Amino acid sequence: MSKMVPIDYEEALQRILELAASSQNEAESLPIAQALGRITAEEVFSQTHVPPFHRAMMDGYAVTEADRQGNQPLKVMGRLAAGDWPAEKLQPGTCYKIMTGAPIPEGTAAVVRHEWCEVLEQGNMIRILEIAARGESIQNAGMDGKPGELLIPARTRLYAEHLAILSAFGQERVRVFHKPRVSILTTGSELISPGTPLLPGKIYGSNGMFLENALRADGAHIVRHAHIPDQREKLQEAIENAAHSSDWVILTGGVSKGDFDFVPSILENIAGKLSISRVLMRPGGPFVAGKVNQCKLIGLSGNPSAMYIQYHVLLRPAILYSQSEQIHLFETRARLAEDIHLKSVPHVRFLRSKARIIDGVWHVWPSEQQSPGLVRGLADCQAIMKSQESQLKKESWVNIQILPLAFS
Ligand SMILES: Nc1nc2c(c(=O)[nH]1)N[C@H]1C(S)=C(S)[C@@H](COP(=O)(O)OP(=O)(O)OC[C@H]3O[C@@H](n4cnc5c(N)ncnc54)[C@H](O)[C@@H]3O)O[C@H]1N2
Ligand code: MOO
Repeated sequence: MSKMVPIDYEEALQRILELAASSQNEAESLPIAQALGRITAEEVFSQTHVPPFHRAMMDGYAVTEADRQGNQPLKVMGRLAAGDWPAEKLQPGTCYKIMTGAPIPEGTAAVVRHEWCEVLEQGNMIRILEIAARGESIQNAGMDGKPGELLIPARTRLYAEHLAILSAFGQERVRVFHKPRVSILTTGSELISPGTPLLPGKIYGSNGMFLENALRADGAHIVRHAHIPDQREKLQEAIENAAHSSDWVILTGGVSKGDFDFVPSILENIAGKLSISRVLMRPGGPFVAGKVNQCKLIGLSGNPSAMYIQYHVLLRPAILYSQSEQIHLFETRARLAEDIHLKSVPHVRFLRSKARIIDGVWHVWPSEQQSPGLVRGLADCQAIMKSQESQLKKESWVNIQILPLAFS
């Protein structure tokens, strides 16, 4: 294989985003109930008035302009519930009993809430006890939106809130970008799954479980998740097959210098040329990326925490970018909560950290245990701290990336 030329982290990020850009833009129309987490491919405009009619915002009585000050007892002409439609115009000297959400009759100047009225003659008459302002407890048609108004910009990830808005505006379907199709291939003859007895020399794997769930939470469709033994031919065949039906093939393990680390040479073989063959960062330096046709081929480290850092600082931004979502990394400034003394390295470090806001300022505690082979500390990792320095004093300002919780 060609000589691996390590590149800076910033350069690697740029290159992987360039690879990701090639799969943007294919879109489909989906029923809104199936669109959670998808990204809008176009602006969504209102087709209608919401609410569609002027409506009561309190349970009470609809009264005319002449009567809202409460001069005389009013005759109750009838009762309007949400879902009814008032047939008659409201006349001075009369009122309608009205429920929250019901359309107000024509001629209504205010809805006087129940508590502000005295009920007379078994409910056939009322007296207003408090003067109601003009428009009191009335919501006008179109207050939430009118035809032609922008509801949701293009390139917005749809959360429950957006789907509620689309539903309220009567939109049955929405045009969204395709999910990136991702295959995950774990490698390593030492790996077994929970539920299998732990044999000598074997370990239970964790990277596949992390990647599948984190990628799903970040909008990917997992088309394949398989474990491939450390055999060059089998691995090459599995990668080529996966590349036919995927936008991304993501491997973990086998990317460094060992006798069974076949991933870089196979990816170079398939891609012709690698875009990234190693990154000057710690942890996570062993990282390879290339492309065959439109499929991105990514080799992540096998060490669980190195892979985790690579996911958050390189792969995740690219997966999001391929869905037209751009994230700005390491823009949060935080105060270091304690001194750090690390072995000096000539390149950037990413430290798994705890982080929280104290008096409006982010504070960050890099975990004591930064070994890339460990996994348990990930439960306590709220942020990644980026630093070129190996020695830093408490209270120094540093840049951090707050992490999403991969729940979905
Ligand atoms: N001579 C050199 N050796 C190493 C270098 C180097 O530059 N020169 N780099 C080191 C660094 S840094 C890292 S990171 C690792 C990367 O290793 P690989 O990506 O080749 O991964 P493996 O050797 O296959 O495994 C490393 C470690 O991780 C465990 N592993 C693998 N897959 C999983 C999984 N799915 N779940 C949990 N744990 C996994 C594996 O058992 C190993 O313990 O290389 C260093 N070596
Ligand atoms: O860069 Mo490796 O990721 O330290 O174990």
